[in-house]
Amino acid sequence: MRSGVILAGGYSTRFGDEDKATADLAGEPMIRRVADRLEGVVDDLVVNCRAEQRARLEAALAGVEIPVQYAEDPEPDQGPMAGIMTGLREADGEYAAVVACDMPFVDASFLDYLFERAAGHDAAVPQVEDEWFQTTQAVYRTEPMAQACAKALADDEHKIVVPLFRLDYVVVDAAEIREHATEDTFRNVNTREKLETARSAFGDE
Ligand SMILES: Nc1nc2c(ncn2[C@@H]2O[C@H](COP(=O)(O)OP(=O)(O)OP(=O)(O)O)[C@@H](O)[C@H]2O)c(=O)[nH]1
Ligand SMILES: [Mg+2]
Repeated sequence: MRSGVILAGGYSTRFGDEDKATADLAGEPMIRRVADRLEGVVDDLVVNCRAEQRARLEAALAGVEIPVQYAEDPEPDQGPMAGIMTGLREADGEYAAVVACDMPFVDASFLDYLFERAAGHDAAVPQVEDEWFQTTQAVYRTEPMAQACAKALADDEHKIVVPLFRLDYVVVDAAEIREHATEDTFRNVNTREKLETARSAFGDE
């Protein structure tokens, strides 16, 4: 069984007043576009968020055809790695694809490939040339990653690479990314300007 974890617990400060997770992207909330892409490759979803976001996120995800659970941050604003831990703790799959809520172009077949690459290891993390690891579009083995995150946070370490480096992780390199992913898979929508550009890609004039 495979799970999907969507990270939505951030404050979207670059986006402005609105929560980017539920911002309208060509007729669908952004997080719904992420969920729709995940639906084909995972058996269930966990949405990590803050308590006050939950009702809006539930409305945005109504009708998703696989089970959706919500994992609320016990303490908000602890960073994406804390969100990954909270989400993974609720996930039922042995492995889980973690995707940020602002990656509406995520390529489902690439996630499928990440699951294949992670098999027998603790994580498969993409790395584009000269860039940092794409830890918010990666596959993790649920239990060891959640435990490694908890340990890091107990040491007041919030950097995502701290738990990762303690695990048996596979780097999915630029050549593999080119072969298995569409160019836009990591594109993220942090600002209103990026939302405008993304709209046209979804066929909204
Ligand atoms: N649970 C949790 N998730 C977070 C936190 N910060 C960011 N995230 C999530 O991690 C992913 C990547 O983070 P960012 O792109 O920086 O999102 P953000 O922090 O909401 O936006 P900015 O305020 O503009 O940085 C997004 O899916 C966020 O929802 C946090 O403190 N807690
Ligand atoms: Mg942020």
